[in-house]
Amino acid sequence: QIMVSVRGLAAPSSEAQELYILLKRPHVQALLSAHDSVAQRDYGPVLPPLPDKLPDNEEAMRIVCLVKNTQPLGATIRKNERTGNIFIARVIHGGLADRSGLLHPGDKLVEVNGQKVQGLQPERVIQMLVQFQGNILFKVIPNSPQPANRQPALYVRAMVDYSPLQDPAIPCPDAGMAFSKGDLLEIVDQSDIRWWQARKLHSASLCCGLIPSTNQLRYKQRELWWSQPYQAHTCIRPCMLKHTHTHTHTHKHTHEIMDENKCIETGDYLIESMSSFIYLIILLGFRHSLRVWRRKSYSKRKPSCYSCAVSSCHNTSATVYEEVLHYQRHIDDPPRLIVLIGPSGVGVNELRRRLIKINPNTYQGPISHTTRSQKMGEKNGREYHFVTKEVFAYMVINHKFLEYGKHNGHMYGTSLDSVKDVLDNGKMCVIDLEPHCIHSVRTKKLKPYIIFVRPPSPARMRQTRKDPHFLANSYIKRCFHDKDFEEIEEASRTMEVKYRQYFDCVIVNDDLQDSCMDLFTAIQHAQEEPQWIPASWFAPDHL
Ligand SMILES: Nc1ncnc2c1ncn2[C@@H]1O[C@H](COP(=O)(O)OP(=O)(O)OP(=O)(O)O)[C@@H](O)[C@H]1O
Repeated sequence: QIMVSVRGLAAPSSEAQELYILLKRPHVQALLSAHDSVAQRDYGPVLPPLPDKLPDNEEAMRIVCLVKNTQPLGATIRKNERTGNIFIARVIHGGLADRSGLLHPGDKLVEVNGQKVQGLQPERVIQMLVQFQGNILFKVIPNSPQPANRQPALYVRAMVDYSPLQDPAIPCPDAGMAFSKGDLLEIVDQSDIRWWQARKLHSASLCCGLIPSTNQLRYKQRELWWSQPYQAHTCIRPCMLKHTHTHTHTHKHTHEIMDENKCIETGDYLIESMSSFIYLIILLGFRHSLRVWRRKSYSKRKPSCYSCAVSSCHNTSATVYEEVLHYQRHIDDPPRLIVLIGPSGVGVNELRRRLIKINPNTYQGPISHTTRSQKMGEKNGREYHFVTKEVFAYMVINHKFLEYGKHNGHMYGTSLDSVKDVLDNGKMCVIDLEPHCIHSVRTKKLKPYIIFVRPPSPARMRQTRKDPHFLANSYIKRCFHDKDFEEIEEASRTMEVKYRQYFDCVIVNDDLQDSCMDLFTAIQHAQEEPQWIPASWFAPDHL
């Protein structure tokens, strides 16, 4: 048609002529012809005819025919115990029912394949749905009016672990979505104050799952039945949901039904079923870190506040979901602070030292403060800021340190100002930090990118760390022992369990050269690629 129109033009424009030439090409013609033949075919399932006898109040009745397949229906049902009526309780976003646009929360279910459901137990309805094959005809009385607009999605990072199968409060465990600390979630429905609908970002599944709302999770946290730091996951209720064909859990006049393979929720029943000095060049800001006294403090199991700035010791356990936004660093923005975290001995300092040594014009560490006396050849402000005990104590009281601690009777600390000095010089500041001090750097100004350095298996540690030049650290001049590797692995596991929600990236320090490359790539990624960061880092300064 277009070609005919163009041909009929007395003086076609150059654009019209170009369009004509494009459309005339054989491969475009073939593509259009293929499209037409596909478009003419009807690929939809053959639906049964409508029932002959429609009720008088047919206006109010909707007949919905869904074809059972391997996908879950994505709806739940609930029974009104007083009237015996069965209602659609919840429609899961992205599920079959949602995409059909024909079933909505509050719709009254009248019949399923000609069988009346009023008065039946939701479990029975679910059983019927499981048994039926092929087309399933629902008669529903629609609930009106339907809300027109959906809420805008909210993006959050999970700060706790959650397993619906271990949650006795969830209205329908089969419709629940498990998540772990650090997972990025897109919350698409918050209409229920207790149970939200969400999907995991970067997940292949379009279908949402039920997750507890912030209030519900906080309430659960008070029960202390999941997410216990340093403890194995415990649950106050034994997991009893395995292959229950029907399962009843009474929750305010509602019931749930589930089947291994199916998911329709009913009145909160899920009807599913469809399916250093050595160097001539001084590496500015590099010292053998504060990690030695940290190791001591580990072994003595000092309270964490001993080795961190006062400001970092606030309690953040109340945050169960942290709102995040997509952030692309502008070229004029200061570089994000790069924070390395890892168990003592894993190689955090080695990686940091190599990175700074390879490119001292780009990367730098902050200059630490110390109360120890200046040695021959040292310069104030180069190796350390040498300060008196009184000045150090004043800085501690005024929250000047991101972290601080004691080693061999002297105080050492990394100040916020020394980090800012590096950033203000236009360099990328790379620091290592104890995980319990993470909160001291999680600020709008620093926008830290946190890299966890994980050890490889003890066997690989044994292989890669056997070179006698690789000493446990420069203060303890000895080779690694097997026990060291076990301790490093154990400390790593403990850190991950407690803090992995804060890690933007994990590097396994196996082969040293590969790890340096991974670190370099991760830092580039942090500075140049869009990232999900806490929404609070976008808040205006006065807030
Ligand atoms: N991938 C690796 N392969 C071999 N040796 C390594 C590797 N990474 C680090 N090392 C060596 O392991 C030892 C410990 O590394 P490093 O001092 O960086 O550990 P750390 O994590 O900073 O802990 P600490 O603060 O207790 O020293 C060093 O001798 C270092 O050269």
